[in-house]
Amino acid sequence: MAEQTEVDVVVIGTGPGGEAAAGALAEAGLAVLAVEKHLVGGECPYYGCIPSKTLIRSADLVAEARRADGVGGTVDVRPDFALAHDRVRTITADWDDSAAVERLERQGVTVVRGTGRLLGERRVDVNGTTVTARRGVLLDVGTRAVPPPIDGLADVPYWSNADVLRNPDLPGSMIVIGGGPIGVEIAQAYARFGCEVSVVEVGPRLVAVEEPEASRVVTDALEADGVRVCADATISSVAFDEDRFTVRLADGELRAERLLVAAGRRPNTAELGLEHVSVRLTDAGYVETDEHQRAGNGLWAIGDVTGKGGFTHVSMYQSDIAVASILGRSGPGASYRALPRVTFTDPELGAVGLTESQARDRGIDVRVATTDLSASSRGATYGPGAAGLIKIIADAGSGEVVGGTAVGPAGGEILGALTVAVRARVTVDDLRHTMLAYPTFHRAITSALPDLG
Ligand SMILES: Cc1cc2nc3c(=O)[nH]c(=O)nc-3n(C[C@H](O)[C@H](O)[C@H](O)COP(=O)(O)OP(=O)(O)OC[C@H]3O[C@@H](n4cnc5c(N)ncnc54)[C@H](O)[C@@H]3O)c2cc1C
Ligand SMILES: NC(=O)c1ccc[n+]([C@@H]2O[C@H](COP(=O)([O-])OP(=O)(O)OC[C@H]3O[C@@H](n4cnc5c(N)ncnc54)[C@H](O)[C@@H]3O)[C@@H](O)[C@H]2O)c1
Repeated sequence: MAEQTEVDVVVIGTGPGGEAAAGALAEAGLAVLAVEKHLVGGECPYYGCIPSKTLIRSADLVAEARRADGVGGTVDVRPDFALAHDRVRTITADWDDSAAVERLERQGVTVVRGTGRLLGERRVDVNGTTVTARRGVLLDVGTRAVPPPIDGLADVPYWSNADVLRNPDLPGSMIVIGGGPIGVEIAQAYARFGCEVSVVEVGPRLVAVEEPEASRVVTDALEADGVRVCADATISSVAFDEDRFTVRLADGELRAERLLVAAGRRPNTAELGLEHVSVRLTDAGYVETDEHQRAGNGLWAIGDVTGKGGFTHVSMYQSDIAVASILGRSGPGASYRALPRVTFTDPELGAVGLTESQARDRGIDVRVATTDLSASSRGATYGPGAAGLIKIIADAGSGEVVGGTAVGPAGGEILGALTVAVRARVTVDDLRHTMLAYPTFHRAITSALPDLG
């Protein structure tokens, strides 16, 4: 590139939302430059959602096949991690983003491999070239895994999410630090292939942002798969010797061949040149935006870096809003009333809107109902693997559904109904007069309704 150049929009970072926005803006006729320092598509297709869900599907098939024993036949299951890893390699194109780059280029985007750094309002340094962005700059720079401050951790060869998803060989044993979505999803998948897994969580329970009943179901499922769960655990130090990791806890120690650290992430803002523009950061360092994703003059931000939820669907949702804003089109701003989350354990944990405690903290006159999925008609016909529940949170004042959790087989799919209910402010009375097909798992919503008044 020349020393100076001019375009309409510079997109810094091409996570899922940035990639989509760059394409949409170019197709709308703007000159768009997308700067990506690693892989176009970001974390999700290479080190996040897609490889993890591919691995999980393989692991779940193994577990489901085992469930057939005594129910549908006699089954001899021999898990083969190499087959699962081959699927991960295929779906990530061996961690090659050529297809994504070509797709963007076909849409008219100029793609540059490098690091984008703000020099001022509507000005970006890209590999030594100063690019002026006539309309502005869109940030979609994401987050990075940050190890917690544990004595010795910085000196040992621990794995990140990227390492564990690229790993071709099943270790005999693995310790996972962090019982959030990454920790529990990977722990269960590895355990199902025969790895001896321990999860160490500093908080009181796994997936602690969700309902306690949901954590319980997930914990039971992991333990049934042989995972050792150490919640409420404080790690005093970590060491590595003779090819083994040692994690020291207050009441003993764990040893394993591998150590995965999945203890949270921080926004990628450090080297972005934010000091050269007028932008507000939250206390946790996320970029603040208005409801149209505007972070400053000629500056928009989307995705994990906004701190509204570390999910691809948030990035994509904000992407559409930012594109409309950049193009000067009117449209609704972002609403997080019905923010859905799914943790892809088996059973899946789906949740939307407020949890019971969040609703109480907001002073809502809360009505709560919980129903056992295994006791539903579908659960009875299903047999093994039907454990789970649906929990619904309603506001007694307005009668509206404000939150819901579905843990169970296809919990993330049951969640679809609850997501629409929370988003559309469906009332308990509306639900009562809605026919839900028999005998589905989502029909269990009906069984919960009497407790909602
Ligand atoms: C193991 C794992 C599993 C996950 N599973 C799910 C799931 O099932 N469902 C779900 O919804 N979400 C899941 N997520 C979260 C999901 O991956 C992210 O929310 C998603 O990638 C959205 O991120 P983003 O748009 O903020 O950008 P990211 O995907 O974080 O991408 C940001 C991009 O910006 C680039 N970049 C950063 N700084 C610069 C710079 N200065 N210049 C140029 N480029 C830069 C980076 O290289 C990166 O490619 C998972 C995450 C992980 C780690
Ligand atoms: N299915 C999904 O949608 C999915 C799956 C994986 C990841 N993600 C996203 O990726 C991001 C990162 O996920 P994550 O699971 O790494 O982060 P997280 O922040 O959700 O969970 C990290 C966990 O580590 C624990 N922890 C922190 N310090 C610790 C310590 N010193 N010892 C033991 N435990 C400790 C925390 O208490 C927390 O439970 C999140 O935004 C998440 O939403 C989403």
